[in-house]
Amino acid sequence: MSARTAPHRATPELRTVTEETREDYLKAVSRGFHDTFNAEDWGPGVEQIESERNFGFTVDGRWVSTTGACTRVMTTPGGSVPVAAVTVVTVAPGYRRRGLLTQMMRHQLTQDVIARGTEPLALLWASESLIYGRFGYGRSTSLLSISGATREMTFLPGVDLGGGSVDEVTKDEALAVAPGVRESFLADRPGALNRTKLEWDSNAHDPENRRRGASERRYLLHFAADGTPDGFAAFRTKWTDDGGEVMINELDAATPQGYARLWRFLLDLDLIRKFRFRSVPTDEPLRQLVADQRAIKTELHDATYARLTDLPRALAARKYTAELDVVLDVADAFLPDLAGRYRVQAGPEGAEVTRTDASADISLTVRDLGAIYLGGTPLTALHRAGLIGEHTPGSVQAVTTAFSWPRAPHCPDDF
Ligand SMILES: CC(=O)SCCNC(=O)CCNC(=O)[C@H](O)C(C)(C)COP(=O)(O)OP(=O)(O)OC[C@H]1O[C@@H](n2cnc3c(N)ncnc32)[C@H](O)[C@@H]1OP(=O)(O)O
Repeated sequence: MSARTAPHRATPELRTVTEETREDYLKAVSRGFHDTFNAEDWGPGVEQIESERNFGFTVDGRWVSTTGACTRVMTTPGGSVPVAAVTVVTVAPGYRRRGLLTQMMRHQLTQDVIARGTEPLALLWASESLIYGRFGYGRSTSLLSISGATREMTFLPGVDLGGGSVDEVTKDEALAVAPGVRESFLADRPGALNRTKLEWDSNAHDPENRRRGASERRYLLHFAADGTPDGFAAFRTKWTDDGGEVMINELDAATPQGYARLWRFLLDLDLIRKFRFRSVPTDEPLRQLVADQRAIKTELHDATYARLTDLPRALAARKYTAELDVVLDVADAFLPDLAGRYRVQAGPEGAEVTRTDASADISLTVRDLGAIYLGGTPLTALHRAGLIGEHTPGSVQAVTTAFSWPRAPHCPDDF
């Protein structure tokens, strides 16, 4: 191993990951999150590190920072869009707060995302909400963390559970069926990402030392009245001093009946007294199904953040609830080449967005556009907060209406 240059005397060099350097890179990633690298813990997740899209700074051949992107497709309101799913962002403690993250973000957005020309936006989960706004990321989805006592979760009278049933199945049975089931309703989930076999396998990877005292990951399928599987759930159980707890990782179904029946199955498990689901959409139907509205404890959290890098293509990749014709003056302090005035002509069929010299109806930042992109944040909220300028009365209301969507955006995917 080469000699160690003191951080204050070092000149970090930018490098792309190679097959040879990948394990050291993953060790740096694990350390960055105060963890210890263990190939068994990463499992198929190692393959998600696409060598050519992962890079970082090195000093004396050692990684002192890391970041990368996964090539994914995200559902938008009425469509879908290729996204760079940004991940494994770390800077070694000895090198923090000297601008390495800033340089990596600029390199990633310009030399990877924009240079590729296929992805008009980048997406990420932020470890801390203060980090990414300065790079133009806006909170595009929020999530609810819900919990409660299972025995207080009586449904409203008359809830339709359909004529099907739920059964616990093996992991292999679930993985054989769930991808197809999910595919059938993915188009109806703005904010959700496509999953290849690798993503399903990575999701299902369940090393014992990561379970924190809980059971292995268990699986349910919902079978419709004709016996066809059309819903699935994944969960764990855990014993606590107050009795058993069920922790739900994922639950979705093609029909309201399947959805309600999967929930009922989990809430009716014998010996279980509590439930917890750390990531449900803000319009989670369970909150409508229960008779006692106060039985569910709910916490709101920020979830994925979006950073538009090609405004015309990003905005053309979704549909709009109403006709719209506005000029947006978009500020972009981090990537100034993207700043300027854009005319957005949009409607139920999509959008055409062009650069223009016309006077602006609204001034906002690229971060604000990321926030409203999936319909999760109404522009009126940003306007009421004093964050944007309305130059033509009524234009904020018009954008809010056009960008709204019947389903709240949600990202059930880890990356
Ligand atoms: C998508 C993901 O992977 S999310 C995971 C992010 N990674 C982590 O949380 C792991 C632990 N943290 C780290 O590795 C590092 O602290 C990082 C990556 C968050 C920041 O790296 P740094 O190289 O220190 O950031 P950099 O020096 O470029 O900071 C740029 C600016 O952001 C600010 N900043 C950086 N990190 C944070 C933070 N965690 N909270 C608040 N502000 C921050 C800096 O103060 C600086 O502000 P300034 O421009 O006003 O001076």
